[in-house]
Amino acid sequence: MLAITDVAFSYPHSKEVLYNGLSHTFTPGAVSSVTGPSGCGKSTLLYILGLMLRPSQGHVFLNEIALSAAPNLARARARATSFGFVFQDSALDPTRSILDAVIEPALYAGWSRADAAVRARELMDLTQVNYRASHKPGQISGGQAQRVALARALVNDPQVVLADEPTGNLDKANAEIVLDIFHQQAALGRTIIVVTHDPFVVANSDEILELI
Ligand SMILES: Nc1ncnc2c1ncn2[C@@H]1O[C@H](COP(=O)(O)OP(=O)(O)OP(=O)(O)O)[C@@H](O)[C@H]1O
Repeated sequence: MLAITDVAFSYPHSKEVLYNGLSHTFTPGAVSSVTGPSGCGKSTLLYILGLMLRPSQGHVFLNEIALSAAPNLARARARATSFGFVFQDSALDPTRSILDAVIEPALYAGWSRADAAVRARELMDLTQVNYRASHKPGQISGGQAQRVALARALVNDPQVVLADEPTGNLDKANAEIVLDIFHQQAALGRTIIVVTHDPFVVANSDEILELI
């Protein structure tokens, strides 16, 4: 279970305080939307949840362990094994094949290449990009790249998926595919957290965390 208690955050050299004591528990098995006005700290919250930033105040708990206070190595290990990340700009390495891009996070999490490749192929089937496996990111469309990013985010069987505007650049058909996959993955017990401005995503979430 992923939870935050009494979290506040300020970037270094900034006087702006985000959240001011936010507490929330993200329900496993649910797709949660994080919404709110531009600049309220939605993306920053994903970085805090995903252990890329430490909160200035309060804690982030994963399975009741306060990872906000854990040493960097423990945080890096948890990030590699328990989280999957999807960003709006899928930012895939242009020099490597799509299959390699999907496999990579599982290798960081300690999987063998053979196991990672089997899992990657399953997910590329699910996200309908298997037929592009040997292509480079420059040779596929934006919608396909986002579905590759989704397969990549799921390859290490993460407990938590963190997605920042995953449908921001997608047409309705691709947005529906992504959202369907989020719900399928939530049904497996994963915690899916989506930062979004997209009313379609908000309307089709199980839970909404509105920041102000
Ligand atoms: N690296 C940084 N250093 C200093 N301030 C930052 C940094 N990144 C973001 N901020 C500021 O922190 C606040 C929250 O930013 P964040 O990107 O989390 O907001 P957001 O709600 O995701 O915005 P949007 O909806 O426009 O993407 C903003 O005021 C932003 O200008």
